Amino acid sequence: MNILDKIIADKRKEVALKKTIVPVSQLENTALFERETISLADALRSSKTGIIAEHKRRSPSKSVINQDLNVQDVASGYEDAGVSGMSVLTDGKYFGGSLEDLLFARASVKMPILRKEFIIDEYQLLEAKAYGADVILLIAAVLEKAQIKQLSEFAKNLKLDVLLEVHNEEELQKSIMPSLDMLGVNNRNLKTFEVSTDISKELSKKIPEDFVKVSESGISSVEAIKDLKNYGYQGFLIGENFMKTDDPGKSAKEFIRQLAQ
Ligand SMILES: O=C(O)c1ccccc1NCC(=O)[C@H](O)[C@H](O)COP(=O)(O)O
Repeated sequence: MNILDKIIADKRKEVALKKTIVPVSQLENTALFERETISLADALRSSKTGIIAEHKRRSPSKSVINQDLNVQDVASGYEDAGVSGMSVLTDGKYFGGSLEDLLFARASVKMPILRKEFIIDEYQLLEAKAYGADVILLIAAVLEKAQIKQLSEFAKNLKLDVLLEVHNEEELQKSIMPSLDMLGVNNRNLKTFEVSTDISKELSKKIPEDFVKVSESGISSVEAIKDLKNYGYQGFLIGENFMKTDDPGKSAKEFIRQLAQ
């Protein structure tokens, strides 16, 4: 069993339990459920930096990254730095995140927010909307084609943007469909945890032009971004590189200053 299989097995139990505690009607009756969402895909199309900065306390590959910060400060710092959007990990067991993190980030910033979660059920999309997300992530490695279609169409009906993540060509080919907004290539091999942007470069020519291309994970230099831009990437998801510092917003600001040079 690889790490993704373990996370998904736990997620199935978690979602089943949550459904017994918080009914759908309660999610649908929150104030944020009526909020007009902001498109991350549009922000990336019109942005110079394209950076999606992540709130990430810990991870299976790195253990603890930073547990000392509060999410409101991180979110405000990222917005002040001029990132195009923010990603908030909401998984508790493996990443130390929560839906409350998403709620606090939403209350702190106006920019588009991605709920970074292991989505397997429509219920989690209702949660995403109720807690203030604008975007959801679907991971092709853990979903059948029919599930990708069902979940992405459900998300679009909720006016949420959809970022579909792939790790290889097979996952890409099964996933291409009109209900997606962005196609993300994850540079982290989830079996070995090795990171290499080569996979983003390799898959770039196979991603149809209609989708915004996002390169995810293991990005720590402006040179890597300049290189990936040559392959058509407009979005760059960065977590650890900012979160390992005392002030992720300041670190993102300096990164963006160097990118502009
Ligand atoms: O980060 C991990 O170790 C990880 C392990 C298993 C599944 C997902 C994982 N990460 C989620 C992400 O997609 C990253 O947090 C995101 O792309 C940012 O990556 P990084 O810039 O390398 O922190």
